[in-house]
Amino acid sequence: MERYKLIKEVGDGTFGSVWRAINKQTGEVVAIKKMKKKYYSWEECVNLREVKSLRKMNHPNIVKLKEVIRESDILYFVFEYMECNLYQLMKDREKMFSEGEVRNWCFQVFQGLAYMHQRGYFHRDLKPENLLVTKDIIKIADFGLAREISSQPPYTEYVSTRWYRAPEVLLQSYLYSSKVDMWAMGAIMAELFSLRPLFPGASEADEIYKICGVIGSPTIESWADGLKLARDINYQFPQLAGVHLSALIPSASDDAVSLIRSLCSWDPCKRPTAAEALQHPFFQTCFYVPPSLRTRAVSRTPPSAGTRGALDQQGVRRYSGMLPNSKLTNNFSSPKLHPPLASGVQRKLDMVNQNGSKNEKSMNTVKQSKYRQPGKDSPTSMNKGRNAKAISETADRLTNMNVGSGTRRHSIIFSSF
Ligand SMILES: Nc1ncnc2c1ncn2[C@@H]1O[C@H](COP(=O)(O)OP(=O)(O)OP(=O)(O)O)[C@@H](O)[C@H]1O
Repeated sequence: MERYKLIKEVGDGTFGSVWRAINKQTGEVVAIKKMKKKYYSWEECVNLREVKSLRKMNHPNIVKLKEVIRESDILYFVFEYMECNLYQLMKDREKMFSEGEVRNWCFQVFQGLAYMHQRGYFHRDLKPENLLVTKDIIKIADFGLAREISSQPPYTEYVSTRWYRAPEVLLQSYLYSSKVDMWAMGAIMAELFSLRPLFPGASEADEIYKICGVIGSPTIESWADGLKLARDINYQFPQLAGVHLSALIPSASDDAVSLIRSLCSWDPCKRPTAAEALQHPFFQTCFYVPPSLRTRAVSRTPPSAGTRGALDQQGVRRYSGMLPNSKLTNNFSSPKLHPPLASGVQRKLDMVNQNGSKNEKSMNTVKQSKYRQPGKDSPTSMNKGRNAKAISETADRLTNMNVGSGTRRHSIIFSSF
């Protein structure tokens, strides 16, 4: 670690604090994540999901893990440095982001996700805090919960921050898939448009209530498996009609609303894959830049979404021309009208309500924002009921992740993959 000079703490997550640092030899600015737990052996470290998954990822929209160091039983991850996260960009903002900005960010994140999902990983904890931004470039970070698609269910440990948690996870399905990331992206995309969380649940039960209040309660047509899942845990969905998304995110175009709606489908099978999302009409003006051309393209235009002229010159292809268009008609339907729903929340308060170690993180890192306190529309009766208790107990179980310990040793475990 003597090769690095720590400059400033820039984040404090559940598992580690993150510092801006400088490589004394090269002058390169990096982010160093210092893990809170002690690691007494090499084996423990290499088995960490963050190490196993991130070292295999090499994509311009995935934060690069440059080095892993273990010194005095403390584990450090050295990442490429990013200026800020998406939540920081949203929290004090008065003016809405333009649709172009949202489109550019989402296009890049879907590219990162498509890459990750194709390689057999899903993230499981996508949220604005885990999407890091430097100028026009956005990258997916924090692979602490990443999971190999081929790994065997049941998946029982804590999964994802509540507001972005997919309904199948809330309903204790142990068979969830990469589609949990697509749900999270729907919620994040809507939040980018409205600067308000789309489903700001104050508890697991309230989270489901909030989802029903926005997209309408599930039916046999919209999510037969979900109704069965609910029956299995003796849970009854609140019966709510939902609202039209364009009322909640009036600044979004019909295309944007249509994509968000399909991403936030009850049934994971009805959500588009990341590759399919990239073909959505919302991204019609975006271009895929092959990684080999990415560095040259970035210096002249936004990173992944660019103007046709600039990128055509470099031989890039439009996504819509690369993949079959037939899926578009199945996945992306036209909007219907519903009355508006008032929704708001105070992020910090909600985070405090989350159980386990997540509390510490939010208390330390999430600053007070314009997000308002949860309204009185919360379904308190659900929280008290037997069914809500069953959900909470499962969530409690999921929250507690255990990591083992080993024998004491001092070493650098590996560097520069
Ligand atoms: N490469 C980076 N460059 C700059 N800042 C970063 C970087 N990685 C992380 N951060 C900052 O540190 C914060 C926490 O990082 P990270 O999410 O990796 O920690 P964590 O302990 O896994 O958090 P979580 O509670 O979300 O699981 C991020 O929200 C971000 O603001």
